[in-house]
Parts: sequence; structure tokens; C-alpha cells
Amino acid sequence: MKHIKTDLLVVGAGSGGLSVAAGAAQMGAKVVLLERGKMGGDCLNYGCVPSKALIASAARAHQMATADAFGIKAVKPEVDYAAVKKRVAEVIATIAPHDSQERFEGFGITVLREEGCFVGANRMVAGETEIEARRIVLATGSRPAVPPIPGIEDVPYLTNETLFDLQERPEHLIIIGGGPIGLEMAQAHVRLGCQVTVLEAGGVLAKEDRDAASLVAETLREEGVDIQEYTSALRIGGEAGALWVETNTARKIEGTHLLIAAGRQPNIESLNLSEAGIDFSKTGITVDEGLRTSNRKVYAIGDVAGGMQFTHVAGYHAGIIIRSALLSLPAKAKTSHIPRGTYTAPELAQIGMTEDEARHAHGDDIEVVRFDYDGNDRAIATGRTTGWIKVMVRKGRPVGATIVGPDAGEIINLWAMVLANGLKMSHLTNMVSPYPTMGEISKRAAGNYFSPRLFDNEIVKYVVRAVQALLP
Ligand SMILES: Cc1cc2nc3c(=O)[nH]c(=O)nc-3n(C[C@H](O)[C@H](O)[C@H](O)COP(=O)(O)OP(=O)(O)OC[C@H]3O[C@@H](n4cnc5c(N)ncnc54)[C@H](O)[C@@H]3O)c2cc1C
Ligand SMILES: NC(=O)c1ccc[n+]([C@@H]2O[C@H](COP(=O)([O-])OP(=O)(O)OC[C@H]3O[C@@H](n4cnc5c(N)ncnc54)[C@H](O)[C@@H]3O)[C@@H](O)[C@H]2O)c1
Repeated sequence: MKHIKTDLLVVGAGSGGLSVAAGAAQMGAKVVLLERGKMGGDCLNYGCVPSKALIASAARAHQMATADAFGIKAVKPEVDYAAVKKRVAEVIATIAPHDSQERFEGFGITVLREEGCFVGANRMVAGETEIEARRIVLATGSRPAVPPIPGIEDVPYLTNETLFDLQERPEHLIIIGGGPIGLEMAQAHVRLGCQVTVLEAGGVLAKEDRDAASLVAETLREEGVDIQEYTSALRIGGEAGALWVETNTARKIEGTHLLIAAGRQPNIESLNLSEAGIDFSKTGITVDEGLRTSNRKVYAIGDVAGGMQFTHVAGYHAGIIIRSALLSLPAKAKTSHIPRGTYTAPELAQIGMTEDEARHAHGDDIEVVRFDYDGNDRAIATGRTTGWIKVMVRKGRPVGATIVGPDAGEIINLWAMVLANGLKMSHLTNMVSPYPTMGEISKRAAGNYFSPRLFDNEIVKYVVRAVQALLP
């Protein structure tokens, strides 16, 4: 067995682990990085990147099928599903060098393509190497949770880890789970010419603003997705190409393919966490505000830490670790300024509190301002008028924003800046937005906050009349 002593041992080369490793090595620390699977983790190989690439092909198909409204003859697109998947693979391959072993070795990092397992409080074994580290960062991510539905073990099913490799177009895709994965993939597949049924035990996009989630669901239904809410799968059976799902609503749904998108579970089993005195639960490794585990020398970040499960959160966590583990500076992870997006059409983006959360936390102190896309000239010109922005404001400062509509995931960037820096609504009105842009909706929402104060205000009217009377 080979022995290595290092400053920092990072387990998992996904969004979180790669960011910590690169930052630490470039700042002069000795770093060892372990990865048991593909460099780049879930986001690059089975998550964000392939899903957004697939959504892009589906959007093209949808434009072709709906071009009539723009004076162009609509056509039923001929979808070559295998070619779509080839493009998805090419997109991954284009980004992959950024996350590659070679690039990280170039930073001076020792990269071992092995599974890490604790053999002591600050020691892990990976293949034939034992590594002793001053600090350890666990960034092992999550994997699809497969609900124990009777019959599931005996049928072939897809998850996000296999869907993007599928070459034949599903004739009828049944999706269990109406969260972000379920809905993004449902819309992509219906636009690519598949029949799609979504079975969701509760309401779709349960963590989101109800009105925004309803608009997404309504649009998917209009495009042909059969979304069945408050519907759970009771039994699954059949064989490849001829599957069925019996539901609690006494229906038997028959389809050709089954996708499980029913939530995530943390990758912790292989780590032997108890050997290092690290507490964990069903949702992940238990961490404090500084992302430290119950073993003070070990941190957990990203999906495995059981909080918000997004690539940018894993990246944000990496910054906290650099401050804390490398520079010994105090650092706490917050969530109030973290945005999230679901990339259906319409997109749904959220930062900070939803309206319900804000009213629950601050009661009558909250004002909600809204602006609808159909009042935006660019939206009208481009035929993308369905959607709205809603901003929750407390004492002149936004505490949350919800956007549902075209480009919501882009437009939320501005609000990410505002919330991260505690800016006021007046900062938004000071900004000049270029005309005509979709992003103007943010400024118009801010305008709606001030216009009643300005235009329905007797004092303002009195002052204006008085000044006008005095003017020559
Ligand atoms: C279909 C889908 C779409 C998504 N879309 C988005 C999106 O649009 N935007 C967004 O922000 N997020 C999205 N996400 C979420 C995002 O992919 C994750 O939040 C992100 O990848 C988490 O990063 P991570 O570093 O915590 O884990 P991962 O990226 O999963 O990396 C963990 C790595 O650790 C390795 N590993 C595990 N155990 C060990 C061990 N014992 N030893 C060595 N290596 C180990 C794994 O092989 C893996 O490579 C999506 C997820 C899915 C599934
Ligand atoms: N755009 C993005 O940023 C993006 C996209 C995809 C995924 N993600 C990340 O991945 C995470 C996981 O996504 P997800 O959609 O798998 O999880 P999720 O937990 O958000 O949704 C899963 C859904 O499946 C339902 N469900 C569970 N068991 C069921 C059953 N037996 N029958 C019917 N319904 C059942 C749940 O009620 C839930 O609504 C997200 O929370 C997000 O953090 C992000």
C-alpha cells in the first residue's frame, strides 16, 4: 500500500469537488482528488449539461411545429432521436476537457480514479493508496432515489444516469416524479414526438410558488403531456417496450419506457463515515453553517450535504471551504441569496423567499409587486408574452423574487446580484435597462413598487401643483 500525506483530500470530482480542488491547488495547497466514476460528476455527465442540450433540440422541434404564428408554414419535425443524442454526447465532450484529469493534474493535483473510504478520522484508503490529510472535503454528490414500488425490480427502467444514452425514441414515456427532472424531461420528450405521462404523488414542482408551478403544468398539458397529480404508482409490471403502472387512482397506464425522477439520495454508503465519527441522516451528511461535519477536520459540500441540490450551490460551497479550510477564516453558507431555475418552457426561476414563505415569515410587512410579460414590448415582438415576475419586498428591500416565463433563468441573475448585496428596490429603478429587452421586466416590477407611492400620493401632487404655479 502506498502512503500519501496531503493538506487537502477531496472526495468526488463533480461540481463541488473540482471547484475546491482547483481553488486550493492554485492557492498553494497540496491536494489529492479522488473520483470513482467520470470526471465532472452528475452535472456534466448525467445532469445539467445533457438535460439542457436535449431541451435545446426539443425547443428547435417545437419552433418548427409552431411557426405558423410567425407567418412561416409550420411543419411536423422529423426527429432523429439518435442524432439528438449524438449532439447531447458532443456537448458533453466539448465541455469535458474543462473537468478532465489532465487539466486538474496540470494544477499540481494528485488525481486518483478510485473510490475513497475512511479508515480513520483523517485517513482514507483509495485502491492501493492510503491518504492522510489535514482536512478532508466530501463532495460525493447524490444519485437517483428509486422508490420501492412493488414490481420495479423486475422491469427495465431509466434514470438520469441512463436516459441520455438511450438511442431509440420512446413511443410512450411514463415518468414517475413531477419535480424539475420529471418536468424538464417530460416537455423535452413530448416536443421530440413521444407520448408522455407524468405521475406525481403530490403537486408538481412542490417547492415552487403555486401559481408559477401551475403555469408550467398548464403549458406542458397544452403541449400534450399527460400530467397526473396526486397520483402514486402502486405496482409496476410488463417487459421492455410494454410496461404498465397501476396507480392509486385505479388507472393502469401502459407505456414503452419508464423514467424514475422521484428525488435523490446521497452517496454516502461507500465512505464508512462512522469510522471517522461523521454523523449523517437519510438526506445526507450532517453539517453546520460552515459546512463542517461532526468530525471537525472533515467538511461536506454539494448534494451530499443534503441542502439545495444545484451545481452553483456546490460551487458556492467550494468558496466557503477555501476560506475556512485553507485560510482558516470564518465562513458560513447562507441560502437566502441562492437562485434556482427549472428549464421548462416557460422557465421558472426563484431566489430568496416565495410569496407564501415571505408572508409566513414577515406577515403584513411584505409587499408583493408584479409585472406581466405581456406588458413587455420585446415579449410582444417575439411572441413570448406568457409569464410574470413577482417580487416580495420588505421595507424597501427585496427578500425574494419569482419569475415564470421566457428567459426566467437569465433574468433572475439580476435579482441574484440584488439579494446577494442587500440592495434596495431604488437601486433597480436607478438602473437604465436597454429597450427592448426581456430583462426590462425587472425594472418595471421595481417601478410598480414606487408608482403608487409617486402617483397616488396627494403630497406629491400638491408639491407638483405648487412648483408649477411658481414656474415662469
Ligand atoms: C437530470 C439533472 C439535471 C440537473 N440540472 C441542473 C441544472 O440545470 N442546474 C443546476 O444547478 N443543477 C442541476 N442538477 C443538479 C446538479 O447536477 C447537482 O446539484 C450537482 O452535480 C452536484 O454536484 P456535487 O459536486 O455535489 O456532486 P456530483 O456532481 O454528483 O459529483 C460527485 C462525484 O463524487 C463521486 N463519488 C461518489 N462517491 C465517491 C467515493 N466514495 N469516492 C470517490 N468518488 C466518489 C461520483 O462518482 C461523482 O462523480 C441536475 C441534476 C440532474 C440529475
Ligand atoms: N433546473 C435545475 O436546476 C434542475 C433540474 C433537474 C434537477 N435538479 C436538481 O435535482 C433535484 C432532484 O430532482 P427531482 O425532480 O428528481 O426531485 P424532486 O424531489 O424535486 O421531485 C421528485 C418528485 O417525485 C415525486 N415522487 C416521489 N416518489 C413518487 C412516487 N412513488 N410516485 C409518484 N411521485 C413520486 C415527489 O413527490 C416529488 O415531487 C432537484 O431538487 C434539483 O435540486 C435541478
